[in-house]
Amino acid sequence: MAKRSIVFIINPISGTQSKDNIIELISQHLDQDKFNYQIARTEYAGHATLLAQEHVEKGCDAVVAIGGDGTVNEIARSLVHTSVAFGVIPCGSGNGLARHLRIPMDPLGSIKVLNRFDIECLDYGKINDVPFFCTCGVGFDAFVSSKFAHSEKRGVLTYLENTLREGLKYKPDTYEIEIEGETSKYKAFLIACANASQYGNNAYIAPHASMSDGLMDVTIMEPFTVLEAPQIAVQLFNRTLLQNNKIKTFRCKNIHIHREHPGVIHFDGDPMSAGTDIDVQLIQKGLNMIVNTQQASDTAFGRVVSELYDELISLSISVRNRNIRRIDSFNKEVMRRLKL
Ligand SMILES: Nc1ncnc2c1ncn2[C@@H]1O[C@H](COP(=O)(O)OP(=O)(O)OP(=O)(O)O)[C@@H](O)[C@H]1O
Repeated sequence: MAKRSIVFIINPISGTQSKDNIIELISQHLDQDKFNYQIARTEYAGHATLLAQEHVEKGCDAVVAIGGDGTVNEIARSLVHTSVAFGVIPCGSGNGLARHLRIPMDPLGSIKVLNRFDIECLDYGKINDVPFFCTCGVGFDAFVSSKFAHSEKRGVLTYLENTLREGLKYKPDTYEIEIEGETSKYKAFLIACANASQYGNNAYIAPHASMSDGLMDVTIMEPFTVLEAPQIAVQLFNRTLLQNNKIKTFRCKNIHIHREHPGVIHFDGDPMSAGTDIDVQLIQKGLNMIVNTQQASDTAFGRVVSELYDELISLSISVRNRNIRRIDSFNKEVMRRLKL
């Protein structure tokens, strides 16, 4: 049988991991009886889309992202509705798509997934005609993505730092949502439209989302106080968010969101400006993905977050013991204690 050709596209600025080590592992462990490969590096934001398109036109069999969800998005949008397969060696800060699909976080494990070359045709979505593969949305998550985009540091801690710092000050907006001709109004902290279940780092914003059901899971998070935030954070990470009474959720193929003011939206964690009207649609079976058929779970980050939760609970108890009642004082105390 003729060898398949794989193009690896590396985003050198994604995550915090060294990419040289991954190149070495590819040369040692990619099954070279089955595959020829070449490596390309992005030189600027958006370059991965052009590189992937170029290689699709040249007739490659697969393109593999070495990066995070931004790189995944840039490459996968050039592969939708083609016969070219898409793979991931997760190397970003959040790796939402790879985690949802249980692609191992260690490069050697993800190379073994590529060697097996098991393909499944998966759904993707579009927000205002921009493709997304994991999640998109409006509200606080979009706002944080715009803060993170301007941050020079990447990685999990930068996300957490931005989320905590901004979450304590963020003012929820009012949204009109139209699904299949019916309109409802919500005041919301965020509205997430999910093809995959998580934002990344095992933060499950739509714990039951599937990339092969032809539907997106919409999660509306209503405003909450800072005292309720730790519970929401824990439920986000232990996949029980839907038990929270501040969460409304439903499934659909298309949604129209109207908001009072223009502002930022996000697609797979990357921010974009948009007007007051936003359309999100789910497109069934558009991406041939190299999937992991021998799945293992990844709970390390969940443990880190439980520790952070314990810290926040003890902080809130000590603050309450000193009779600080007002929420904004409490918020300021949390920010001071976390040195934000
Ligand atoms: N050579 C480059 N120089 C500067 N920016 C780049 C370059 N290549 C890609 N980018 C941009 O880097 C951004 C971040 O990449 P990516 O999302 O893959 O990593 P991450 O943010 O660390 O991970 P995650 O999205 O999983 O949290 C992308 O939006 C992409 O457009």
